[in-house]
Amino acid sequence: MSRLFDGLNDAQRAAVAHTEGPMLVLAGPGSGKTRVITHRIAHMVNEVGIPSSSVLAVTFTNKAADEMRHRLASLIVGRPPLTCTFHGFCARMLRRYGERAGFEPNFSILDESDRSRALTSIIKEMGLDTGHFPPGKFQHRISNLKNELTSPAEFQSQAADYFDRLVADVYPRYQERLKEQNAFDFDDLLFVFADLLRRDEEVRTQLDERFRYILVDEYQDTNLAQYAIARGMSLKVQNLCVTGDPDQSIYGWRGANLNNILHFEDDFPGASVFRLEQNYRSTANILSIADQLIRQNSRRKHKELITDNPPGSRVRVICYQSDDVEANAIANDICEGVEVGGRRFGDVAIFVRVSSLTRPFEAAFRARHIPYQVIGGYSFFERKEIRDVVAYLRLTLNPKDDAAYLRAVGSPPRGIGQRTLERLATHARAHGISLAEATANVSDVKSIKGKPAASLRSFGKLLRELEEIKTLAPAVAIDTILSLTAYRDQLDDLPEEERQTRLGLLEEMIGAARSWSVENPEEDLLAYMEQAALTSDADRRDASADVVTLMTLHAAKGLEFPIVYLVAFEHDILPHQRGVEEGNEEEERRLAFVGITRAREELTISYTQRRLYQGRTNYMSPSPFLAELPDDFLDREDRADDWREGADSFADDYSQEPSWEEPSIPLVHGASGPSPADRFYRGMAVRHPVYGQGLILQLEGAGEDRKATIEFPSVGPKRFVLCRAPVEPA
Ligand SMILES: Nc1ncnc2c1ncn2[C@@H]1O[C@H](COP(=O)(O)OP(=O)(O)OP(=O)(O)O)[C@@H](O)[C@H]1O
Ligand SMILES: [Mg+2]
Repeated sequence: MSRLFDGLNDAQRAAVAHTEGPMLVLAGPGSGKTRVITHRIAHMVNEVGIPSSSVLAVTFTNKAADEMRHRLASLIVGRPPLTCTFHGFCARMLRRYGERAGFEPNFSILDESDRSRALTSIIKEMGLDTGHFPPGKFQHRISNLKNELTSPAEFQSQAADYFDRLVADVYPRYQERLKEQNAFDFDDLLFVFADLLRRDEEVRTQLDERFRYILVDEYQDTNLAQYAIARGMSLKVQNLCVTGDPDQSIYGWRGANLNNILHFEDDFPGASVFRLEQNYRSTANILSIADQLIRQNSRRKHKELITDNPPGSRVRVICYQSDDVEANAIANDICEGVEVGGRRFGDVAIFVRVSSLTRPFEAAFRARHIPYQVIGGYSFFERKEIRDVVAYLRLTLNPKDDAAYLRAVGSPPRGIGQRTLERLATHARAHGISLAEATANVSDVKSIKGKPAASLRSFGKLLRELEEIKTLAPAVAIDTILSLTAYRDQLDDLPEEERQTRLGLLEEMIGAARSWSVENPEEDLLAYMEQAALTSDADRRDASADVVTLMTLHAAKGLEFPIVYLVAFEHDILPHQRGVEEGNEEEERRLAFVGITRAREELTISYTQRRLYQGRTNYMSPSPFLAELPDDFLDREDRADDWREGADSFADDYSQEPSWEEPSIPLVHGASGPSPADRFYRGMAVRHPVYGQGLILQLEGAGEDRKATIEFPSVGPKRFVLCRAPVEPA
C-alpha cells in the first residue's frame, strides 16, 4: 500500500480507495472527512492515473479552498485539479458559456452596496418608503428565492401575502436592472449556472463528462441551487463524492437544506456510505462536552464519537464581570501561554457569535502588542466608518495630516473630485502649506473656481467648526464629528441590516471611547488618539504568520486550533436572539458544537455579567447551553469579583463616591447667573424618573445651557439640558 494510505485508519482507507460511483462520507467533526477528500484526489491522480483535469473539488469557503489547494500541491505530482467554492466555479463556467446562455461573458459581479443601491431605487420608484420597506428585507428574500431556484416568473404565482406580492414586483425589475448593466449579484452566479445546466442539455453533458470526478466537502450546508449543480453535473457519470456532518449544519438561515445530505442515498441509489467514528482532533474531555451538548438536539441521528486521544486538561468555563475584563484576562492568559507555556500566538483562536464582539479583544491585544488577525469580517479598527472618524480626529488635532485630509474630504462624499484635489495639492506644495491650510484660503488657489471652490470652502468651514472638539472628551468629540458631518445620513441607502451594523459600530466606538475616559480621567483627546488601538494603519499580517486568530463561529467551520476561547457565551448572543425567535435554536446549538469541536487541546468558554453590545451596556446572563454541559469534564470558575484583573471600564457601582473628579464649580457662569444646574458635576450619580439611576459622563456649558451626557444602565447614554430635565442627584 502506498505512502498516501499510511496516515489513514481502515475506514478512511476504504473511502479513499473507493474511486468509482457515488459515495457519501458521513462523520462527525475531526474524523478526517477533509483529509479523506484530499487523499482520495491524490490517490486518483497519482496512483489510478485519472487526469487532474477531470477532477473538481468544491469547498465551502475561500479559505478552505486555499488550504486544500495547498495540501494537494504537496501531495500531487503535476498540476493539481480545480479546487474552488461553488460561487467561484459558477463564475468561471458562466464566463465560458456566457454567450451561449445569452449574456456577455464580461459581466460584472455586484457588491453589497451596488445591489442595495439598485434595490433602493426600485423601491422608491414603486412609491414605497424605504423606512417601512427596507431594501435589506427585499434583498434577503430575493436571495433566498434565487437559492431555491425560483425565477421572477415562477414567483408571480406563488406570492401569497402582502410582502411577497411586493417582492414579486421588485424581483423582476431588479433582474432587469442587473441585465441592463450586464451584471450579476452573488446569488445569480449559482442561480444562472444551475438554470443553464437545466435548460441546455449540451452544456450539461459536456460538463458531466469533463468533470468525471466531483468532490464536495461540507455538503450538509448546500442549498438547493448548489445541490442542483452538483447533481446536474453527475447524472451520466455519477462519481460524486460528498462529505458532511448533519450536526454541523449552520447555514439554514441562508437556505442550506439538510435534506440534501439526508437524501443522498435516495438521489443516488447504490451510493456507498462511509462512516468515520474516530476523532483525531480533540482531547477526550473536549469531545465529551461536545457530544453531550449536541445530544440535546432532537432533530438528529446519534453518532458515536470516539477518540484515542488523552483526556487532556479539563474544559474551563469562566464568568467575568464585563467584556473588557474578559478580553484583558484572556489576553493575559495568552501572553502567559507564550511566555512560559511554550505556546505560539498562532496556536490560539477566539470565536465570537457576532463579528462586532471582537472589539474588546482587539483593544486588549493592541495594548499588549499581541499580534492578531480578524478573519471573515473586517478588523474593527480597519472598518471604513471607524477609519473615517479617526481621520477627522487626526485632521482636527493635526491640520498638517494630509492623509487624514484626503480620507475625510471624501467621506461623506461632497463632490470634490480628484482633479480639484490634485490642483489643491499642487498649490499647497508650491506654498509649503498643508491641504487643510490651502482649503482655509481657497480663494488664493487660482486654478480652482466655481462649484469646486464653493465645495472646498464649505469643507473648510466644517473643519473650523470641528476645532471645538479638541477640548471635548473623546466620546463626545466623536459624536460631534458624526453630527457636524451628517455622517450617519450617508448610511441611509444601505439595506437595513447593514445600516444597523454600521450604526452599531459607530455606537460601539463611542461607547468604547467613553469607557476609556472613565479609565483614564486625566487624559485628553490627544492621548486617546495616541493609544495603539487607534493607529488605524496597524500592521497587516498574512495567514501563515504567528498571530492569534479572531473569527466568527460561522467562519471557523472546518478549521482547528490547539487552543480555543469561546467567548460571550451569553443568553441572546449564543443562542442568538434572532435565531431563537425564528425557531432555529437547534442550529444555534450546532453552532456552539462547531465552535467546541475546533479545539484540539485546550478549550475555555467564558461569559460576562455586563457587556457593551450594540452601543450600550447590557446586563447579560449565561447561555442556557452552559447548563447542558456535563460537569464531569469541566471546571467552572466565577471570577466576577475580580474586576481588577484587567482594565475595567465602567464605574457601575453608583453608590460609590466617584474618585476621579472633584465637583467642578464653573468660574464663568452663563448670562443668567448661577443656576441650580451648576450643582452637577462629572462622575456624579443622578436619578431620572424614567431611566432610573445614571452617572454623569460629560458636562458642557453653564447656567441654563448646561447640558449633561448621562449613562444609564437601562438605556445607555442620554443628553439633557439640565435645567429642563427631571434629573436629580441620586
Ligand atoms: N488517520 C489519521 N491519523 C492522524 N491524524 C488524522 C487522521 N485522520 C485525520 N487526522 C487529523 O485530524 C484532524 C481532523 O481532520 P479533518 O479536518 O480532515 O476532519 P473533518 O472530519 O474534516 O473535520 P470537520 O468536520 O471539523 O471538518 C486533522 O488535523 C487531520 O490531519
Ligand atoms: Mg472538514
